[in-house]
Amino acid sequence: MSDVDPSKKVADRYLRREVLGEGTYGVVYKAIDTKTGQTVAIKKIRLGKQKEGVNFTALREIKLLKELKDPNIIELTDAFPHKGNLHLVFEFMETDLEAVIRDRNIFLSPADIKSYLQMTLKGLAICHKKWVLHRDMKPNNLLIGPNGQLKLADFGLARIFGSPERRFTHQVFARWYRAPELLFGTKQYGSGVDVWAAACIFAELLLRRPFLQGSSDIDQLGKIFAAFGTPTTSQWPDIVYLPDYVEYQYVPAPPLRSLFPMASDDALDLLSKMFTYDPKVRISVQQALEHRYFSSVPLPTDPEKLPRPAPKKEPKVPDFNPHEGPTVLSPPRKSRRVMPGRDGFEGIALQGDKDDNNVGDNTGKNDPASTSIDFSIFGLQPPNRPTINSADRSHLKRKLDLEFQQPE
Ligand SMILES: Nc1ncnc2c1ncn2[C@@H]1O[C@H](COP(=O)(O)OP(=O)(O)OP(=O)(O)O)[C@@H](O)[C@H]1O
Repeated sequence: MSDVDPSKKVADRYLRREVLGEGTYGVVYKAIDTKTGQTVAIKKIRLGKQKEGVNFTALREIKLLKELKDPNIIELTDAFPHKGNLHLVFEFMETDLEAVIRDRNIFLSPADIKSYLQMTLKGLAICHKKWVLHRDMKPNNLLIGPNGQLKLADFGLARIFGSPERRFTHQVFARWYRAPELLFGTKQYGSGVDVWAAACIFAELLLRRPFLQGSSDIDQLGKIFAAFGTPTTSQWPDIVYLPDYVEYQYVPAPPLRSLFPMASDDALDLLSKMFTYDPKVRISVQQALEHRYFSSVPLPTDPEKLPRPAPKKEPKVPDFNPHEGPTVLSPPRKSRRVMPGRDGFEGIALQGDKDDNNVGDNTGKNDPASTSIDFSIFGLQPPNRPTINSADRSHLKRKLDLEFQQPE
């Protein structure tokens, strides 16, 4: 047993460094895990004014993500509440696929493209096996580590925190990866939405630019129809039952080869199966991985040999020594971000709390989340004030056991 006071475990654990960026769910910081000396990325998710903090469904999902360990899925190493925010701690990744695709100094060979797509599909396959959908696949959610391994990030967050609303200009690009059934307003969708998005990423790797760049949902459908022809009821019988379905003027499909002149026949065959209109007929991720595209020459490049952007220059900060006290750095400039009011997560998120260099003091003070979460039963970092009584706990545990057995 460790002689460290468990209530201080989180308190002194993460030392915040610079802001890495901001996404749909909040700001992401680089930080040092003082326990291991490792660099980590911490996603700070504002819980809004919800008195009860994170709901149990969210916790169950977070536990599920924590258990999803795979070389092609970003590892969630820790989760804890702090000052009304939920902090998710991930392994730190150097770059992402969007940076690779946009970097004009990088030449991507057919074998490199195959390797990046294979890693994407391998990560997706594991998640689909565990009944988790991504729902927000795009190149900047595919992170790349120092050994060239591509890992899926932001998995399951849509289900935990609600589907991202694309109110902010930096998020509208996600539309380009949306499957037609989503654009037609379906509420009942499955793993096919991730296959469609993966196909868009495959196309983007081939073209080195986003393939279907719609400026609105209608325009997105227009771009899809222009590429693959207007779907007919013989191709997609259920299309007429979709909530936002309206009949479009028929346009025929141009030959796929004319859109991807440089792609191999195998690549085009896989692409057309991933871009199948009817989600019931669309190839699954597992079937895609078994497609001859991956076993024919050229074989996928070894991840370590994949071209990647030159590493960004690190800001000058003293090296961290786990045996010395943490060096306190200035917090980043305070910035504000309006969070969409949905699924109970609302309000204005303040980023860069003034006294927040050490992330997670674990005192539970001013921390609405810590009043309601028993993290310990989920195998996460415990807050120091669990308030679930034992009757609630066993009821909840029974409920979770049941839910785990029933894929949604
Ligand atoms: N594990 C990580 N390692 C290194 N950088 C990360 C990590 N996770 C996220 N980032 C960076 O933090 C920034 C914000 O990421 P986040 O995933 O929150 O949003 P996003 O992917 O940019 O947008 P969206 O939320 O709309 O998908 C991005 O620049 C991203 O590259």
